[in-house]
Amino acid sequence: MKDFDFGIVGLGVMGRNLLLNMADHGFSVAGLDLDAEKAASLESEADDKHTVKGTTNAKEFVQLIKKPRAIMLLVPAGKPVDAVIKSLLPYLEEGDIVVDGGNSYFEDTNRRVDELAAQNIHYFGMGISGGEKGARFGPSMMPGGDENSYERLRPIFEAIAAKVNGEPCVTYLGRGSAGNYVKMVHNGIEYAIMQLIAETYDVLKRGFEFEDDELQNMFASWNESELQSYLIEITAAILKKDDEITGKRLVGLISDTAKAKGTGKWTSQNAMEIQAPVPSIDLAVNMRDISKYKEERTQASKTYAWHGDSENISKESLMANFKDAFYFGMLSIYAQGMAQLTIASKEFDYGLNLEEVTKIWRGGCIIRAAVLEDFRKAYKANPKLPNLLLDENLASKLNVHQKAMRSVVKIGIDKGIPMAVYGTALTYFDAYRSETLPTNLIQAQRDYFGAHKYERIDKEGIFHTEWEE
Ligand SMILES: NC(=O)C1=CN([C@@H]2O[C@H](COP(=O)(O)OP(=O)(O)OC[C@H]3O[C@@H](n4cnc5c(N)ncnc54)[C@H](OP(=O)(O)O)[C@@H]3O)[C@@H](O)[C@H]2O)C=CC1
Ligand SMILES: O=C(CO)[C@H](O)[C@H](O)COP(=O)(O)O
Repeated sequence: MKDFDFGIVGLGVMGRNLLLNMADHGFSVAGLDLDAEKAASLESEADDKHTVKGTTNAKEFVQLIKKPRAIMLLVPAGKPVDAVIKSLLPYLEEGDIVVDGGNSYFEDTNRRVDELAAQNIHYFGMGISGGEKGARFGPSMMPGGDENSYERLRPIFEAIAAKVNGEPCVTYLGRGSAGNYVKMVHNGIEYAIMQLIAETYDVLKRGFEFEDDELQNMFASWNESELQSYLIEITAAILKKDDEITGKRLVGLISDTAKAKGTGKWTSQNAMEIQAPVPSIDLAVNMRDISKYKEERTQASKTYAWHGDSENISKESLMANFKDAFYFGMLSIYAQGMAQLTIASKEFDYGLNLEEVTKIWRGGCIIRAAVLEDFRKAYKANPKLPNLLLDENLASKLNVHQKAMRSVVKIGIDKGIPMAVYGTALTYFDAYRSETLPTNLIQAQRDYFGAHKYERIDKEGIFHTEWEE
């Protein structure tokens, strides 16, 4: 058969599952992969009712798709994306649409949009989240760029997206590389919340000898509360999984050296670039980096043994405090990420609507959580809200949980167990709610050693002082 509705390049975790998801919804889909086995196995994975075809030949692939063509790339970010574009380009025609569904760096997307536009081929970036299961049964998708191209493909994307209250978790987000940028920040938030969960696990296990079963029960009960979220849900599931060989809990047998593909680092790097402070995301990236120095950490653990202790506190009180503190930390992290999106939208002229962003993050994606509905309401009430911390409804909750947050951070300090994201989540909050900061002194120091000048609070103008007597 010819005239397939859609084509997907890269039949790995995301591509294969998204293709089968499209087929489930009645679309005929062709797949291209360099690996003949992946291309061949596709047809056996879909049942008889679905029209799918896999190939390793770029020309055959392009010719299978009806014109104007719609093709999505789901290959690793960076050079593979450019290689795939190069391999398809000789067969593509004016009006065809190429969608990059991977975690591409937003600046790469800007470049590719221009390169393909020169040949009248529409290119746009659309971040996709939900991992393997999300891709198969309903992801959250974050398209940006050429709105007319998105409109052409909207029926397919709305059909395959996760649904919340019947609404699809996909909508056009904004100009240029908005789709990849929003997905990048989604991942930055993902890094920080994962680290927040890991710190909770670490302090309670290492500092207070909680068993995995106790932690599993705690996270499972959190998932029935205002903390309900996908990352808490999978943490509870992870903590009860036994290793098939040893019978021990699998999580305890996994190396504590973290890997990363780059989106968290890019979020931090660009946040610095546009002066959007996201300290919890920065520290989440740093903690993965520190985890890599296992040998040095082992050596230092002997040099700096610390037996400090915190005051006696029952496990029940600890869990109650951590629950409130976690809520506080999670809100601070989202506030940082959303503020970065607000600043980036101005900087890059994306025209983002943050109510829409929070709406499509309520389902399908890795950072889906009950609190997203509160964020959506906050942006609906005030589309120009500069920071979630200024929303009155959220502020009343943060005020209730503030005390628990402070007590939990103190526990980490007393015990000598790193609580980087808890700490920065609180510091961000404290800095944001400080009418005065000691930056007057920093300005004076800069002027002292470098004649960098300063402004005054009591009169207009730029000043310099000869500081040395
Ligand atoms: N896994 C996840 O949970 C998520 C991933 N993403 C992003 O989606 C993209 C794809 O990720 P994922 O599916 O996990 O990656 P995988 O590595 O599982 O799959 C990528 C596929 O692309 C194929 N490929 C690479 N180069 C080419 C080429 N030139 N032509 C045709 N096929 C090619 C690979 O083939 P081969 O193996 O033979 O090299 C592989 O089958 C990435 O950008 C990733 O960051 C986004 C959200 C979630
Ligand atoms: O995009 C994703 C989830 O949203 C991918 O799973 C991504 O690979 C996660 O990032 P990292 O590999 O750096 O932990």
